[in-house]
Amino acid sequence: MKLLELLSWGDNNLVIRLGVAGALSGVGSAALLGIVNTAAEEIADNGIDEVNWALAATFIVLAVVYFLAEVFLISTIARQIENGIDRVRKKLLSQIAVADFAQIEIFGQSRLFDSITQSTQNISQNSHMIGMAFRSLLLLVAVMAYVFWLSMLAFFIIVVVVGVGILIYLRMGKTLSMWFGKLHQVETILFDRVSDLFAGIKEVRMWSKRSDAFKVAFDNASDNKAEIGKKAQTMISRQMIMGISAFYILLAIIVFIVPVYSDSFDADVAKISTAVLFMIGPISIIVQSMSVLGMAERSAVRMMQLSKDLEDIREPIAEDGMPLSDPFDHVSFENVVFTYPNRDPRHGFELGPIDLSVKRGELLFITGGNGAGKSTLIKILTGLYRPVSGKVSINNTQLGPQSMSAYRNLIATVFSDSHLFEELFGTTDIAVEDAQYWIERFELAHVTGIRDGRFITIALSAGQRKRLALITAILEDRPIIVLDEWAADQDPYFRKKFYREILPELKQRGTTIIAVTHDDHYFDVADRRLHLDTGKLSELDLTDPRGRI
Ligand SMILES: Nc1ncnc2c1ncn2[C@@H]1O[C@H](COP(=O)(O)OP(=O)(O)OP(=O)(O)O)[C@@H](O)[C@H]1O
Repeated sequence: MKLLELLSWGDNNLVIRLGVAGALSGVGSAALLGIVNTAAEEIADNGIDEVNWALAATFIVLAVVYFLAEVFLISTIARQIENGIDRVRKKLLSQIAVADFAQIEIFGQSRLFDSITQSTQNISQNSHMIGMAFRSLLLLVAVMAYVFWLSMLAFFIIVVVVGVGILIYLRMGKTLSMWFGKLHQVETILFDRVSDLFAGIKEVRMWSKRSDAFKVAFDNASDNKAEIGKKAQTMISRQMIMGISAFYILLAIIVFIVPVYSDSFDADVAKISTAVLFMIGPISIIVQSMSVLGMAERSAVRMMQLSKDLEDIREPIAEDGMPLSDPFDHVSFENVVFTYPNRDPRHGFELGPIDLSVKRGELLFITGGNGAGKSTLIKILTGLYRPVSGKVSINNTQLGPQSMSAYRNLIATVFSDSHLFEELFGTTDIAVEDAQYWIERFELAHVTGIRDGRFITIALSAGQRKRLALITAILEDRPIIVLDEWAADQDPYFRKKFYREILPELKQRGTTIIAVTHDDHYFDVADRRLHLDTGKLSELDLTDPRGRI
């Protein structure tokens, strides 16, 4: 069962612990049943004139053992499940963090979201049902052992009837599984629609035609989910009713039919009927929890598949690899080529071959038209994408799995779609005066600031947020800063300040800067200018007219 396998990740003793607690609880309740039956038999044989204190005391002791084992089992299972899910969630998150960037880009958000939120919820919300089902299963095994001891014939009749019931149940389960598969598909579509609505709320609000068409698409997705959900629920109810009915049929066979054909059965029919009645509770729990378990099992399968897929695209680099032996001096790219993994080769985009060397303290501009490959180049230069072929060296030492992480640590970035963290993760020990200096330099002191390792607010204009992103990169104090069209959101005044004052100031402090830009007025600020044309890189003179209006 994938669910148990998933929950045991990193805990080899889980199944053993559950087994011991379950066995105690199951044996305890079967022993209780045995005592009740023995007492009833004694009363039937001898009548009752005084309380059988020995049996009553054994009953009480067993009831206490059963109660304690039960409490222990249920709470252990709930705890194990929460711990298990916690481990799974953390494992998936760490796998996402070390997955190959170019591959994770094509993974699709809904699958990642589903596994980390919805699927874990499916398991944890129903953890008590999983625990109860497990306990009930063990209880059934114990009662069946008791029935076997009472009468082999009754045992085999129960096994046959339950076996037939299970077969029918499984057949129905297959259909149910198919419906659950469909349900998951329509849920994913609905999730995508909701994400679309949140991301595109402005566009939806601004045009009634789009709003109407979107509403139709959303309603369809919601209707589909409701329709398939209803079908799946009906199947679950049918399956449940069938499971319970099978037990009444079993009881009828034991009480009405078998005694007619078996003399030896007469003596024990009452005890066996009591045992069968005793089984109805756990059986109902198992039947009810089957659908929940089925859902949890399917969630477990999806999460394990995701984990496997993430493992397959794990970046072959050592996260805690070697630090670089010398301070950064220069980085060189030789014959470096990159292609996107999901790209149809007929419309393929190829970056390179790139031959380039960047020295410490240089200020480099990268220019080129839309789709020329600037952002792709930036991701190659920063080590986010791994080249398909070619060689990258730092200080004359070729980068490999052991040094890639140290290389990335040299580079602070502001991508064109950069994310601004409110908390300055990784730079909590910055000097207050330093932070204040840059906040003022970027003319943001009147709207925000830095307090206790976080920005006072990041609810600012797009241009102001970009300034905060650059402040974050500067405060990270790394030898290289890479910027992708940073000035695109800035007004002419601040754009000038950025090119004429801030970039030279950073350069003077010894920072190497690589910036993608379209601002041809300021090309003269750079030490060197690289130009991209459909993936081919060339170095141009600063006065070259290409890329200018
Ligand atoms: N994730 C991706 N998967 C497949 N192809 C991609 C992906 N991202 C970009 N491309 C393709 O790679 C080529 C270069 O894109 P890139 O984003 O690097 O261009 P750019 O020079 O930064 O363009 P722009 O100035 O418009 O931002 C384009 O043909 C683009 O369609």
